[in-house]
Amino acid sequence: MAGTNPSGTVQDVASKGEVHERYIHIESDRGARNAPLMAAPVIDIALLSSSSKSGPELEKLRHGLQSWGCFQAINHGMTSEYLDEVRRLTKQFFGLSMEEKLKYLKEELEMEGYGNDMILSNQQILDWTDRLYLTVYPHQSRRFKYWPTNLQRFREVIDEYTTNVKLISEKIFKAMARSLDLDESSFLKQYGEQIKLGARFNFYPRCRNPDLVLGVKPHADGSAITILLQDKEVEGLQFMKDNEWFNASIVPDALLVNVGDQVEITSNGIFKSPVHRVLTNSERERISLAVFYLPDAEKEIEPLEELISETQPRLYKSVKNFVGLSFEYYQQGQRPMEAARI
Ligand SMILES: O=C(O)CCC(=O)C(=O)O
Ligand SMILES: [Fe+2]
Repeated sequence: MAGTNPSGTVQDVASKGEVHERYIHIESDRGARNAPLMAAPVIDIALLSSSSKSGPELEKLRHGLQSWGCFQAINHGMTSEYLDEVRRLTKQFFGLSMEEKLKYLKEELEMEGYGNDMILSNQQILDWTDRLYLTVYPHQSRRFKYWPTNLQRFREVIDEYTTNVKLISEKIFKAMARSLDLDESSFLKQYGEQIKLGARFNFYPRCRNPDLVLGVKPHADGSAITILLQDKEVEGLQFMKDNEWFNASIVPDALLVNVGDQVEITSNGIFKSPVHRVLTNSERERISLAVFYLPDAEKEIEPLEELISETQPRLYKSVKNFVGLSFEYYQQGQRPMEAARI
């Protein structure tokens, strides 16, 4: 089968047994399972909403985003049962018959819909994951032909969940600004009124060769921030810090918040957009739901004036439509941030 593309979704490929060569990573890129646990902070985000400019929680936030680029958000207002329902709906979607799921199949070069990796080059090593990607905000951008109709409560629950995630994100942007002694609307103003939210439901089938194959290859997110609901039981996500991989912890009922490239640019490199990847597992399948907060594609994203000084020179150019740019870089295994760097 040398040189051919594996057809169908990863679920299909997995059910056939053999792992196709297009999924096999070179040795240096393969995953080390026994990585140490990451030490990103757990932050009570209810304590971030006060208008005060200091406080231990705000300090923890700043430190967490400067070092790890991520944190576990607790006390976000959603109950454990509610998050379980979001996870259950995600599993139920991927558990539908292939015939049913194919009704939501994405177009070849489109983001939105159900499918596997978008194949942009012959050299691209494929990710062992199937996804359902939906634009969930603004409402008029929703393309309901991709929204599963025969899962009871899917629309209602995902609508409510993503509305909550939007509010939580905005609260975090304000706290980020305050933690840097800036006006609290500094980040939000730059991202504009026409922001978008994209929801990516990820499914990682069991894989016979977990040592050779990655669920998602190393990348940083092109978003401003990403709010991730992890699988409650199955680990797999890893973050890189100082050139070393760490396993993301599973904190029951926490949302894992990570900085994306656009916050790194706005903060002039103070907050880090962390490189992360997902390992595969031979015993258990895994799900996750990533919600990407995407600035208005028409707005210029650039380091905030107040964060540029003689001791802190400007690190990034102004960029527009960063997500469009970043996708191509990602599939070639490069970091789009390199294009933005001065
Ligand atoms: O599945 C995960 O835990 C993370 C997925 C991810 O990094 C992404 O969708 O960008
Ligand atoms: Fe990611």
